[in-house]
Amino acid sequence: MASESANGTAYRPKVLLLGALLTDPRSAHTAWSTITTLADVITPTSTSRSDFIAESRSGTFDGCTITYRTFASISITGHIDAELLSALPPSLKFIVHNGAGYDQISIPACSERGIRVSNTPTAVDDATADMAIFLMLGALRNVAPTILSLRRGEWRGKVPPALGHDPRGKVLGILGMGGIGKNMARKARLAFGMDVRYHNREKLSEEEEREVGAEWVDFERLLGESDVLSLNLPLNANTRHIISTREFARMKKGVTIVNTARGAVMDEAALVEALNSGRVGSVGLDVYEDEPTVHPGLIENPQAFLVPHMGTYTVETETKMEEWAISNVRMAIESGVLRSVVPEQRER
Ligand SMILES: O=C(O)C(=O)CO
Repeated sequence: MASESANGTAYRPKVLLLGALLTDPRSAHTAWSTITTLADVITPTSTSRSDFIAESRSGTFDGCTITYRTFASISITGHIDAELLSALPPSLKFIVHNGAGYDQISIPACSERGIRVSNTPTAVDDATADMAIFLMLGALRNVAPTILSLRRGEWRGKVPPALGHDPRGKVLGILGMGGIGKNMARKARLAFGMDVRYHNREKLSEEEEREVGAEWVDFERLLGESDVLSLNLPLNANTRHIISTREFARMKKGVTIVNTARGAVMDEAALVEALNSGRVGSVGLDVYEDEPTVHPGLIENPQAFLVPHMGTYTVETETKMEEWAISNVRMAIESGVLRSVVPEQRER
């Protein structure tokens, strides 16, 4: 980008910062400090969507060409949709999202306005797959009620939980075979001796299937054959509630379901019913339909092993994600392009 304006004065790009940078001393502060030497960083004062829209309309963000945003910044702006974009300055050309899943951003609305969007793929794979394995083991082993009973001084509880299950020899069905799905497949097969099947719109190449060690099956077979079903697909209009009452009815009775993707890929009310009826035996969840609210039927259910969206919540992974996102900001400033444009906006 130009460093001098038409009248000869020095030009500094403006970056709108939505959400907080990591505070851990090992995090990406050095990378961010290079941004602050190259650009002016504008931080909103608003704490709600309506205030943010008003703040933007007042001209505070005028001239910003890049927005860096975190997943948590949704609490300030709400979804980045056509309404929000219409309030942002026309100068905005890039939205840099720190995260793999970008369902909080309407890509068609951004494309319509000529705004390019990036995310942080691959950086999240290891940590999210580790969390999926952790949730799978916790759900299979019925540990959720015992964590609470032990702390109540009741050891394994007044009524001890049913015996758990070992993963070895069980069928793990992976719905969505991107970086996280492949990472989980390798770990489940190599470390836990599971028989891994997957369903994905695009089949892996034979070579990759061999390396990952997973067999492609159609959606119905995946539902019917899995002892554990792991959801590893992005949330979009095609995948919202892809798992609901009809799908639960096709699963093995007592199936374990793991979700580290997005809550809304599964119909949460239908899941509660399926858990209550015993159709679903146990569930390990990192994500929820209406975060940070969790369905009371899940909170109350002893077969639900629950954590609050912590899939990437490690120093190493959050740092990797932040550094990746900052490198997108840097490329946008220096070259006017993004390092990792979302697939919908890639040239084919
Ligand atoms: O990167 C993402 O999309 C996350 O959800 C982080 O947990």
